[in-house]
Amino acid sequence: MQPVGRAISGVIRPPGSKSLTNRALVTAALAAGTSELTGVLRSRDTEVMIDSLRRLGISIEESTDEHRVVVQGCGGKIPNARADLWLENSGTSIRFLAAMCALGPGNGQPGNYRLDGNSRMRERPIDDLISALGAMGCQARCELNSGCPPVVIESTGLSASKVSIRAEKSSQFLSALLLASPYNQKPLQIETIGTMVSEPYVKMTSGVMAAFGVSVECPQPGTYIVKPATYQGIQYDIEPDASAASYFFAVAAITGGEVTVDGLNASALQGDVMFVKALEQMGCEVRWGERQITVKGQPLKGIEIDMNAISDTAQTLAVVATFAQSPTTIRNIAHVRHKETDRIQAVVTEINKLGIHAVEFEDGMTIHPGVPRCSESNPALVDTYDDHRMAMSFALLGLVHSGIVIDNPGCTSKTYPDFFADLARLCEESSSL
Ligand SMILES: O=C(O)C1=C[C@@H](OP(=O)(O)O)[C@@H](O)[C@H](O)C1
Ligand SMILES: C=C(OP(=O)(O)O)C(=O)O
Repeated sequence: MQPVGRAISGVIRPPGSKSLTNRALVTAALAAGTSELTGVLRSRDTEVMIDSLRRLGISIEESTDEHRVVVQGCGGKIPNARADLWLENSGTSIRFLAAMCALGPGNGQPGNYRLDGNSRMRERPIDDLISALGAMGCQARCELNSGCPPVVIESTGLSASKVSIRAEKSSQFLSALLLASPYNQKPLQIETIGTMVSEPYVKMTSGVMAAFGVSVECPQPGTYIVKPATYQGIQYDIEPDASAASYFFAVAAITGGEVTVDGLNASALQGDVMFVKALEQMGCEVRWGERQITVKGQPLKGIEIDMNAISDTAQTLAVVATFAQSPTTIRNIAHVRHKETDRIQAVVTEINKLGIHAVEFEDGMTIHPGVPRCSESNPALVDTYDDHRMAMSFALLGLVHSGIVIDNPGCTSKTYPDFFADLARLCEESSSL
């Protein structure tokens, strides 16, 4: 990375949301009729989803605009009775597809599906979802009895009136059940046990379901009711990715510039748009427009913040916190230890390696302000742990400080293959303003 040495200002539109793309692909695949999805994210996490849906027999046509796909829905009956699916390290894909596979082929014959991923995926929990699917009438198991993938699902369909699910390690378990639930043969009441994490993603799930014509009732917190229904194929446009937007808002915050992210606003389905509130608390100026959000950097002060709801942006905030005038404490994010890597440990290790001080505790971290001990002649290699968000957030340090080298920058391909090109373009365009 080469430091830019000035305030960065400009406008950027990140690619489509990973979370919305993978939800829309599943609902479109389960719908009756054809759906046209636009603004689709093309990245490893969405490629493994598209490839797996095709293996299940769903037709997905691509067009000259790679961000537009046309999906022929199966009406809730999975065309192929057997499939072996590879989900790499995509949490949304493996969890949403496990629930989808539990619907089976819908012809009275059992479907048989195996879902697996890379070595890190084999360490990421899925047992709370597998137990719930088992309780709904299918044979679902973790093949290695590890509580993690690979998973095997044998099912003739789901028929339950009530099920409980734990979403303490990941909200994706509940989202997965909700996405499949219209094709459960009875009205289904889902109860969450324990404290749910990443709550805005569940609202996002019901938002996408509503767009495809199915409503989720929530009579009280932790209870969800879905009646038998069929998603209807539609034209659906996907918002730009709000988690990806956090890196560009952070550029404004740490360089004292002004960055506008196009395509997002306060009514976005993605909870991560609220990252800008954290920057506001640190002293930045935030302007919410009808179709864009702008952050203007100002001198930063450290804050105490609960990031449970927006934990994909915790690494971004941790890096921004190194530029503040006082320490920042991020709390209530123990669940990020189950993501692409143990993100609390990874962030604290890398910040300390750079000679800045960070302290890890069970459900969070404290970041002290500081300047990395590296220079052009004495560079520091930042390990990224095959975590796209480590690469994208630590790249911010390299915009300001000399000698920051990001190891394996290609790992951003999980959700944002063009991240470094887009960041460079924002910086270049800023210099010509
Ligand atoms: O449902 C989703 O689209 C997601 C939910 C979150 O996971 P957890 O619920 O595991 O925190 C988030 O970290 C992930 O990137 C996407
Ligand atoms: C945690 C993430 O992804 P997933 O759980 O979908 O693999 C992420 O994108 O930060």
